[in-house]
Amino acid sequence: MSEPLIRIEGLRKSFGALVVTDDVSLDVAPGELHALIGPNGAGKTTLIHQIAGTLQPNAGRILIGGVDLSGASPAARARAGLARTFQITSIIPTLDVLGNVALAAQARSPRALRLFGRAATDEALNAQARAAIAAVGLSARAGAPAGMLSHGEKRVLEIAMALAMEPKAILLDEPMAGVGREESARIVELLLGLKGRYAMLLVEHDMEAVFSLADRISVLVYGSVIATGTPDAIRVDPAVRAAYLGDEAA
Ligand SMILES: Nc1ncnc2c1ncn2[C@@H]1O[C@H](COP(=O)(O)OP(=O)(O)OP(=O)(O)O)[C@@H](O)[C@H]1O
Repeated sequence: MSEPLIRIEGLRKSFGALVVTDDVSLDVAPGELHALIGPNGAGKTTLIHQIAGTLQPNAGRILIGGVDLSGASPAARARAGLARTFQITSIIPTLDVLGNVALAAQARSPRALRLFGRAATDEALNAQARAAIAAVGLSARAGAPAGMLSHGEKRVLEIAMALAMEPKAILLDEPMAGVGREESARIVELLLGLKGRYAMLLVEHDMEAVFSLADRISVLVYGSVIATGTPDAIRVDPAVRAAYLGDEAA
């Protein structure tokens, strides 16, 4: 297997006496969609925060593209090629879709672009933003205020904002949360189209989506990875069925 784009080794995070991620190791290969599932409170979001750099682990290492970025800032990780989907709360509702995505693009490379002056900077950012909006199929909505989008479209906008950072790896934190069936199917299609081009770590409760999208699945229970494998292997894994999936995967 080629060098993983994301590799985490022995990540441990506790809040007081509560150990939330306990010696977690996993990796995401180039182009792979690796899903992280587990019951509420298992530590999935806490793990995503540690990989993105918004939360410091107590122990363990995080490598992006083979480089140890364990102590690096979120901005440094973004420059190394790691994006995470922005939460809807980071969308500016009065700004149009293009403006929101251009802002995300700016977060990745402000210094390099500023050298070329304001007009060239805006043009370059807008071009980057337009490409990302086209990639997610939102071009027809580029001029709409983001606050006017449906809930599902906002989730798609979050993905466009991540793509505008021209990443190698993307952390997707529950992209289908609160989304209806039809829009969920649209997001599945979108992620299928991105597979192979980005290393993606997907946290998601929608098991139908996870099992149809993932190349590999890791199952987190009480902060520990109890199994990693293909969807077929995870579906029949006795430990996983006992601890989490139960009859759901039958
Ligand atoms: N800042 C914090 N301080 C104290 N405890 C925290 C903090 N953040 C998370 N926790 C606790 O850590 C545990 C794991 O939370 P986390 O949000 O990572 O789980 P999760 O697997 O993402 O859950 P869900 O599927 O419900 O989103 C929970 O018991 C939570 O209450």
